[in-house]
Order: sequence, then C-alpha cells, then structure tokens
Amino acid sequence: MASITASHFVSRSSNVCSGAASVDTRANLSQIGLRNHALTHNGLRAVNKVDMLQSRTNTKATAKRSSKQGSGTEMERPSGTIVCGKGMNVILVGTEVGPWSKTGGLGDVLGGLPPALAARGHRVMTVSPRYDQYKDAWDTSVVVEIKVGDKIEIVRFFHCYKRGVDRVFVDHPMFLEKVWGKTASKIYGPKAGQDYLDNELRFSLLCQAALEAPRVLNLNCSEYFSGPYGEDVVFIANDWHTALLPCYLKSMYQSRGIYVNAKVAFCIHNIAYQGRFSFSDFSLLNLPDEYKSSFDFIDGYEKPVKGRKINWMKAGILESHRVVTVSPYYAQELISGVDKGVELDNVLRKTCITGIVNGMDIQEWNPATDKYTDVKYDITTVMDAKPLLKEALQAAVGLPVDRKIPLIGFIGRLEEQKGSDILVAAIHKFIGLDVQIIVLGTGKKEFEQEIEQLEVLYPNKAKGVAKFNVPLAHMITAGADFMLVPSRFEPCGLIQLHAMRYGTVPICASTGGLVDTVKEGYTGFHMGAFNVECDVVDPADVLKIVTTVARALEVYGTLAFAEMIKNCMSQELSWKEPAKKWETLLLSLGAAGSEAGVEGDEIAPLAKENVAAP
Ligand SMILES: Nc1ncnc2c1ncn2[C@@H]1O[C@H](COP(=O)(O)OP(=O)(O)O[C@H]2O[C@H](CO)[C@@H](O)[C@H](O)[C@H]2O)[C@@H](O)[C@H]1O
Ligand SMILES: OC[C@H]1O[C@H](O[C@H]2[C@H](O)[C@@H](O)[C@@H](O[C@H]3[C@H](O)[C@@H](O)[C@@H](O)O[C@@H]3CO)O[C@@H]2CO)[C@H](O)[C@@H](O)[C@@H]1O
Repeated sequence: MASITASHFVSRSSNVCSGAASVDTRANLSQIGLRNHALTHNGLRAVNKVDMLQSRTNTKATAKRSSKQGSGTEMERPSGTIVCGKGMNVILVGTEVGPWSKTGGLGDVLGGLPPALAARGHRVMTVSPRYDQYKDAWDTSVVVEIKVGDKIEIVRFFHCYKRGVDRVFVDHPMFLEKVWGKTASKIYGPKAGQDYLDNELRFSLLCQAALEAPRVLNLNCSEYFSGPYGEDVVFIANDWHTALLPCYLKSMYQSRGIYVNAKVAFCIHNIAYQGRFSFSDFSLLNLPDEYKSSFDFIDGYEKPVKGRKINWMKAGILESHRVVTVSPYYAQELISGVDKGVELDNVLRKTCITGIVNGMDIQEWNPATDKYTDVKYDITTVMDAKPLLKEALQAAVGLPVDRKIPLIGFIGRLEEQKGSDILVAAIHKFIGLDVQIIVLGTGKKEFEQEIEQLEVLYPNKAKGVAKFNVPLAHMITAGADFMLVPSRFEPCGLIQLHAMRYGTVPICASTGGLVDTVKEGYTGFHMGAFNVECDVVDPADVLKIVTTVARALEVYGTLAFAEMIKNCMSQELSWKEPAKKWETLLLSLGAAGSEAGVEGDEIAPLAKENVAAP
C-alpha cells in the first residue's frame, strides 16, 4: 500500500459517520449468476463422508438447542446449571487465529474475542486457514467443492473445540503447502513486503469456505449446542482478506433464499492494508458485474498496477451490514481525511463506522501464571518481582545485569506503522542517558538490519532481536520498566495493554487506540501524534520520543512511578467489556435467533474459564 504511502493516512466504543447510517446497498437487488458447478441443497456439493463429530452428539444439548429454535419442549432448568444457547450464532472469519496462526494483533483478536462472546452465551465459531498440521485439530472428513477463479477446488474442514469456541480450519494446499512450519511469518507472502501472487484466490477460497462451514459442519463438542449452526448466523469478517464474504453471501446464497437473515459485520484492524489489485482481476472473484462498482477504485499509485484498480476493503465496507474498527479514536481518525482514512475516508463517512476497543487475552498474558517468566507476580508483589525479571531479561539478551538501570522495551512488526525507524533515530540521541533498551520485531529487512545494528553501536545499552519470539515478548513485557510504542498510526494496539497488565508503563504516540487506552501521567506517557508519512523520519517526531523518554526517566523510581505501575495493573483490560459491546452491536443487526446472552452466575463456569480475571 502506498505510504501511509498511498497508504497510510494521516470512551471505548463510539459510532462515527457524517452521512446516513450504514445501509445495505444491495439488499434489494435480485441476484443472478448461479454457480455453474455441482450444486446441492447449499449450492455446493458437501461430501460428508464420515461425520466423526457426530458420535459425540449430546442429546441434552440438542434438546436445549431445539427449545431455542422453538421446535422442542423448553427444558426444565435445574437451579445452578449453565444456561447457554439463547444467544446468537456468531462466525468470525480471518486469516489469523491465535495461538494457531499469528503474525500480529489480528491473530490475538481472533484468539481472544470468540471465547469472551461464548462466555456470554453465544455459539461461536472461527474459520481460518489450516496453515500447519495443528496437533489439536481433527479432520472432520467434511469436504466441499468451491469454485475459485476458473477451477473447482476441494476443501476439507478440520476442527477443535477450545474455551467454548468451535475452531474450524480450512484445509487446502494454497494454505498448507505454502506456509507449513512458518505460521508466524509466511501467511501472506514468502517474505515481509512480498505477497503471494495467488492471494486473491486464497482469500476467495477462505470466504467461500467460511460461508459453507455453518451449514455443512455437524459440530457436537459443546455441552450446550449441537448440530450445524445453520443459517441464522452473524458473521464477523476481519480485514481485507474477508471482504468478499458479504459479496458472496448476497450473490451466491441470499439471492437463492439461503441465509436470508444472516448479517455481516466487517471489522477493520488496519486500513493500511486494503487489498488493491488490477481492475481486470475482478473476473477472478466470480461475482456478478453489478458488484464491480463496490470494488472500483482509482489512486495515484503504480502498485500493483497503474491507475484503475479493485479495492477489496472498499467492497467489504460497502457490502457489509455494519463497519467496525478496533477503537473509537481510530474510527474518528479514519473519517478525518484522506491521509488517515487512506483514501477510504469518503466511503467510511457514508457508511458509518463504530469503534470498539480491543481486549487482551488475560490468560496468555498473566504475570501471576506466565509460563515464560521465572518469577510470578501480581499487583501486591510487582515491586519485588520486576527487578528480578529485569535481571533475567538482561542476562537472556546479553546486556549488563543491573536492576537499577531503567529498561525500555519495544515489540512490534517492523513496518512503517510501528515507527521503529523513528525509534532508532531517537535511540541515537537518548542512549547517553542512564537507560537500556531492547527492541524485538520482524518485518522489513531494512528495519531488521537497523535494530540489529544497535548492539554493535551500543553493546552495553541496546539490543535488537529480529525474530518472532513469543517467550522473549513475554520476558520483555514482564522485565522492562517502560514499553515504547512510537506508532505513526495504531488502530488499537495490544502491546500497551499487555504492558500495563504487567506493570510496565507505556510511553506512546498519541494515535488510535493508544489515545483511548493510555492516560497521560496516570497509566503512561504520551508523546503526541506523529507525522503519518511513512517515507520520512520527521525530526520533530524523533524529538518527541527523546523528550518524553527523558521525562519518563525522571519519574522512574519515584513514588509517583510506583503509583503509575499500580494504576496500570488495576485496570480491567480483558475481553469482558469489549465482548459486551460487540454483543450489543451484533444484536442491533437483528440476525434471526438473536437474544442477549446470559450473564453472571448462570454462565459462571464458562465465563470464568474464558474471561474472568483470576
Ligand atoms: N517479534 C515478535 N515476537 C513475538 N510476538 C510479537 C512480535 N511482534 C509482534 N508480536 C505480537 O503481535 C501482537 C501485536 O499486536 P498489535 O495489536 O500491537 O499490532 P498489529 O499491528 O499486529 O495489529 C493490528 O491489529 C490489532 C488487532 O485489532 C490492533 O490492535 C493493531 O492496532 C493493528 O495494527 C502482540 O501480541 C505482540 O506481542
Ligand atoms: O496481525 C498482523 C497484521 O496482519 C494483517 O496484515 C497483513 C496484510 O493484510 C497483508 O496484506 C500483508 O501486508 C503486506 C502488503 O500486502 C504488501 O503490499 C506490503 O505492503 O507489505 C505488507 C507487509 O508484508 O501482510 C500484513 C502482515 O504483515 C492484518 O491485515 C493487519 O490488520 C494486522 O496488523
């Protein structure tokens, strides 16, 4: 994408728009274009060879489900039992789902939000590619044929049930053969900045498979739900890779009386990646011509081709029933102008966009139980534990071990978005202070080389690790005193949430979700907003980092600093509140079968397992 080059720019939930409310622009169009390959009840041939899951059918659960659908007898509820199955059938679709596949925050969200929705009584499925031979996911033996480009592809579904969520994995060589063994780095292309040439076909296949999954998979792992999800579902499509889902929903299914009540919420995790391709590629998507206008896009850039293009994200925004992003402040930024809206600001102004701040996975990121750290702690023991964890971290990366020296961490994808280039320029200026810094990230080669140079220049003060290293990410989050987040733009940001839960005080740019989640002087230090042009390191931004780091170091070790650590740790940062907001939003779409999920004691065991703070 152009630089925040064409690219990139420019309360916890809010709606912003300047035009009419989100409208389903095609709801009344009668669709033609039946697919020209084998069709059965669902428009695709579902070959349900052996339904291995069927053997686990739970009749009690079936009865509960039936009562929800009004076709059975309401079961008597003994007091104290968990009541689920009154809520929605929610299907989240995405290219990453943590912990199975993750290159960054998208994987975290698809990992953490679904269990929190399940804990509110909804039946929840994720659909994502099977990039690896996941040990915990079984072959359902359910196979469907899907037309992708001009070929019929055979797709198999794998499945596991974890933390109240059906995790469905779409198995096809376009995913497994390319990515096998490299889930953290090769999902989108052979290396950072380089995409697979067939990404449009890969993600077309994902979207179509995701539309099949609720209808063809007979899932019976849950004690509370059984059978296929059916057609009364609401989809959450995530980022440009899933933008075809609402288009296929209408053109292939609703036009033929299938999924008539189904709805789609389209969630933007990062508007910098939009899926812009040659205009002629529209023919690869197998969509009726009347959809062309939703994809039609002209920019001034030459990549991937000069001039007129198709833009997947634009179509996702226009064809979905609701557009969401991952923080209210980012929602405002997106409609503020062409820079921050990355040329989709005008489209978003028309459709409306709602911002809901992400939560974080408080099971994976828990200082009291973290499997990657030697010393466990909570808010009562943090001041004793952190110096020990700092020493362990210093020793692990080869910096001089000294618990008194303030230590700054950085974790992130090394893309322009994250501002690692601005940070490196600032390090040259502040490294003379009494401070150490550890930078962890992977991404663009030039940025990886920059961070790796740090230890050459400042062997006793700085260390750059160009690896995707989850244990080290946890050690930095626990052992550092400060977490630097110098993002040019940041839709929400999870790094600062993880940091605060570990009592590591963020020093952050004032953009996107960083504005919504970090309070100056109370839970962190704000540097101000940075220049969003990605191809310049603005000296003014370098200065902002240097002066704010100096300001933070002055507070380090004082009573005020201890207070900030406690403020950080005493916050509710889990998915619990965001899940409520998502629930309200999804219910407002009126997907059939929707009822508010149950809350409190009745679902306590599930809720505890999924979202409650230990
Ligand atoms: N080298 C490395 N080793 C180990 N772990 C690493 C790592 N580099 C990154 N990570 C991990 O990846 C995740 C990054 O999450 P973020 O939300 O901060 O950013 P990202 O830009 O990827 O996500 C986008 O989507 C999310 C979700 O909506 C938004 O919060 C965000 O603003 C948006 O840009 C964290 O869990 C972090 O620990
Ligand atoms: O979870 C981390 C992020 O994952 C997604 O971003 C990926 C993006 O969607 C892909 O298209 C690709 O981006 C490359 C882009 O296509 C290419 O033209 C060039 O600009 O390089 C980009 C980086 O390689 O990879 C991205 C991950 O690195 C998701 O869309 C984001 O929201 C997440 O932040």
